[in-house]
Amino acid sequence: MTENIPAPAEQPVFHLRNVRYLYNGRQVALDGIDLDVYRGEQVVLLGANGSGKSTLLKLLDGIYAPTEGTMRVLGRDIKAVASGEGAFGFHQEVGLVFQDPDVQLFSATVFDDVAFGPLQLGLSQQEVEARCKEALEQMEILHLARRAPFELSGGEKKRAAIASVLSLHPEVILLDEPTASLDPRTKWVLVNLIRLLGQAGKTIITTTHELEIVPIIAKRVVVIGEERRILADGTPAQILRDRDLLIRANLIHAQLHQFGLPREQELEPFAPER
Ligand SMILES: Nc1ncnc2c1ncn2[C@@H]1O[C@H](COP(=O)(O)OP(=O)(O)OP(=O)(O)O)[C@@H](O)[C@H]1O
Repeated sequence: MTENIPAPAEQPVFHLRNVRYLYNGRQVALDGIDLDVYRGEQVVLLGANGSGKSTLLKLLDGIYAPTEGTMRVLGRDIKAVASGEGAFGFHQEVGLVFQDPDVQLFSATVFDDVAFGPLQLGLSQQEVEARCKEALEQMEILHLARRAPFELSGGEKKRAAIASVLSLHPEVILLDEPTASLDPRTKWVLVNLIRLLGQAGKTIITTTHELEIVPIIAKRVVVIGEERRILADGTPAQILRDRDLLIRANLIHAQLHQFGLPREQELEPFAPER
């Protein structure tokens, strides 16, 4: 009577319990992190400079293994992935856009960087070219395809780095301050793309300092405090309306109104028309 057997509980994509990460064995970057992220969730990580957001994304991407605690990603022990075991398959499913695009761009041309991932997957030349064209068009940099990455502006490099992850078609996308250094038009193109990828069912975790984009790209917000622990976990409305929390986490300045911004408008997201 299979219908009486309860369905197994859905496994989270990311499962972290009491995770601690120390740089050089002494510099605490994350402490006591408990977090479950499920398939199809879109999460924003908020926190002040140095609160551990980038470190957390690097843990989720299997670049680092936790110093203490347990962590499973897509059902795998992250320590095994970080040591290289099954890393190839893992990185087909999980793609990280680094905060610094120079870390990510290493080929002679932008096209080669965007093609690198799909070529590693063993796709046909035709499929590789189709994926590259799509990713370059999504980031509006098709015209830069033959340029050397080191010749690009900061924002152009950022767009190339994002395209190099999009071309992999990962199910899980980790974005470290993706809109930083983008001009306003390109920023909203990317925000809309993240929104559409989320609607298509991708699991997306984004760090940002731009509160106005949070309600558009996420349904859940996790705030990391300066103690490198999770301070709050809730909906964008719950988090963004909690002025005391935002001040405590150094996400807004208590005296913001002194610069002439009316208090009631401080956190009003100005979403583009949908
Ligand atoms: N390679 C490193 N070696 C030693 N300490 C590091 C290293 N990278 C980061 N840290 C430290 O770890 C802590 C967390 O840094 P992390 O880069 O994760 O913060 P963040 O929240 O992403 O900050 P930001 O908003 O400035 O990008 C900080 O105290 C930082 O100084």
